[in-house]
Amino acid sequence: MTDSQHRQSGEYGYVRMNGAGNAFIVVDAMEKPFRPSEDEVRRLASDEAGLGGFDQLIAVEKAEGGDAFMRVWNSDGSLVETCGNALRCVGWLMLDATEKSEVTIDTVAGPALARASTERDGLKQVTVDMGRPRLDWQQIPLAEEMDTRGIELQVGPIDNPLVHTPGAVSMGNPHVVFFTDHQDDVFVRGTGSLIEHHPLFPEGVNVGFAHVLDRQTIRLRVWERGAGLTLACGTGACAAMVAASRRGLIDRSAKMILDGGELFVEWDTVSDHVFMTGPVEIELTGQLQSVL
Ligand SMILES: N[C@H](CCC[C@H](N)C(=O)O)C(=O)O
Repeated sequence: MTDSQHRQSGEYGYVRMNGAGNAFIVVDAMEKPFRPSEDEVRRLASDEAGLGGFDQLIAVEKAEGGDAFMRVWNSDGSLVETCGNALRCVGWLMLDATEKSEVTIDTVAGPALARASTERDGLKQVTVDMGRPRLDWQQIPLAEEMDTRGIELQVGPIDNPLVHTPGAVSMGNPHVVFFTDHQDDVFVRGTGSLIEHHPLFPEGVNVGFAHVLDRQTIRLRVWERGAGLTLACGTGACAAMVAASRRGLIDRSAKMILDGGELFVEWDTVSDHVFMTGPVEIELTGQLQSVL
């Protein structure tokens, strides 16, 4: 097909991949822009599209600064600032394609540096420098001034709340983290969907449920803004580790055990940057017909 026919047909190559189970369709938009509407993203996420569904749709574009620009849509169609597990997945694709030892991927939330780590259990491990956590109430953002180490929010009976006083952290996207061993599906889905659009969070929020097992280990489940309960959330793992460290529950690193796999997160004392390491898995490749 000639280039103009390609342009008319809007055919895009894609890779279906996951980061610790967090499911992505990664579209190659290096040659031509990929700008689906919210409705088109929702249609692509539906069964009828035949893509197998996804948590986030990712477009990889040419970047002025850095090796690529990564655009992220949640499965509900919302365009969001960044995605930690997708940074690791796109990082792997770029590392593999360029044979560089590290690549810079720019996002709406700012640049991230990805480098390959060792393989483990037969899975590629990729480390991403996620930059600094944003900890001021206006950076989350919250609708009013609060101490983000423990904000005034509770769920359940006033005199005996089920969860309360969560931490709030932004990794470029907003997170609230409850420290609890209430992590069953019904509770996580019910509480997560309730808090996701709570008026305290003007831009919505990802809701983490973190059970600190010891000073090096956290079991985490995340109800994601715009995607619901996923098998893993990279920025959620970073936010939970930072929130736990700020409350003295752990030091400055932890193994994060999510439903879909393990992520290792450390918060560097010198640079104040958060580094996340975890697996990436390529499932299949395909061609996406034009959505535009
Ligand atoms: N649902 C998130 C975006 C994806 C984050 C997650 N999949 C990750 O790995 O960081 C939000 O609306 O901010």
